[in-house]
Amino acid sequence: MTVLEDILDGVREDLAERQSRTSLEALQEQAQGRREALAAESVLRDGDTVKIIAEVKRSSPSKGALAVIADPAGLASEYESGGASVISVLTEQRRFGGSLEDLAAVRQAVDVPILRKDFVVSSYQVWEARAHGADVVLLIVAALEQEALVSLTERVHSLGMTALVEVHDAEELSRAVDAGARVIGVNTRNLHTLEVRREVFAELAPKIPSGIVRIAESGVRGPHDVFDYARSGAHAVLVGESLVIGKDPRSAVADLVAAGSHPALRAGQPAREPRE
Ligand SMILES: O=C(O)c1ccccc1NCC(=O)[C@H](O)[C@H](O)COP(=O)(O)O
Repeated sequence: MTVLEDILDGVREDLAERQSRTSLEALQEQAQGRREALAAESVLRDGDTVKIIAEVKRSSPSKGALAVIADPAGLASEYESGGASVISVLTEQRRFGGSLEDLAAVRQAVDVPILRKDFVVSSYQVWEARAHGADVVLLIVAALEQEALVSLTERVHSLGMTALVEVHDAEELSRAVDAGARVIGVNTRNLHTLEVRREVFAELAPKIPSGIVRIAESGVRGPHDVFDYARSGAHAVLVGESLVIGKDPRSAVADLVAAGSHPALRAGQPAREPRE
């Protein structure tokens, strides 16, 4: 069994348990009580600078426990103060230690768009995301048959949210485009080996049709990785581990934001590393 299959088995079990407790109708009512989803696509594409998506991540299959994070809302506020454009909240419980309660708490704390980062296999989870205040929902191509990917992408968009459709290779990229993705994330962490190969973003980014927002996910150790992803064409970069293990998340995000605003990244200027 692959890591992804193992995660998905647990996700389906937990989902069935939540569905037995809360009806779809109750969720829909909760979702309708929320204010409209924020427009994340334009936020991510806006201007000359590369945007930072900062993640609330307690643990992971690749690294185990990363950080305790007793106050996810407080952490998200620090990220926002540092200049994060979007906050990602991992809501998967078994392997990442997250929850929908984390998502709702972060929604209360910040004004920027928030992403439900989970292993979505059912439209019930899309309604859950909206009911807990999400503006963006992750859909992982590798976890979905094409028919399900198309219908979940449509469902996310029909609820006014943005689908962040995640790919790992050229075949998944072509499926994401066919499914109507307007925002595509290239996750450079291989889901089978869990190894990060940052070059994957540079290989796939030129194949993403113009007009679609390009996000580089995983493996950012510091500003130089943001700069490198930006030079390869990223509109935004998603960062988890290096932010949650550091001492000062606000200034860590600010440093990444500064790298994404480096003058050398502007069109027509020769690229220079921001390491000096
Ligand atoms: O992080 C993992 O080990 C992992 C394993 C299997 C599936 C997904 C996984 N991570 C989810 C993510 O996509 C990352 O949390 C996100 O891209 C941030 O990555 P990083 O900055 O490297 O923590």
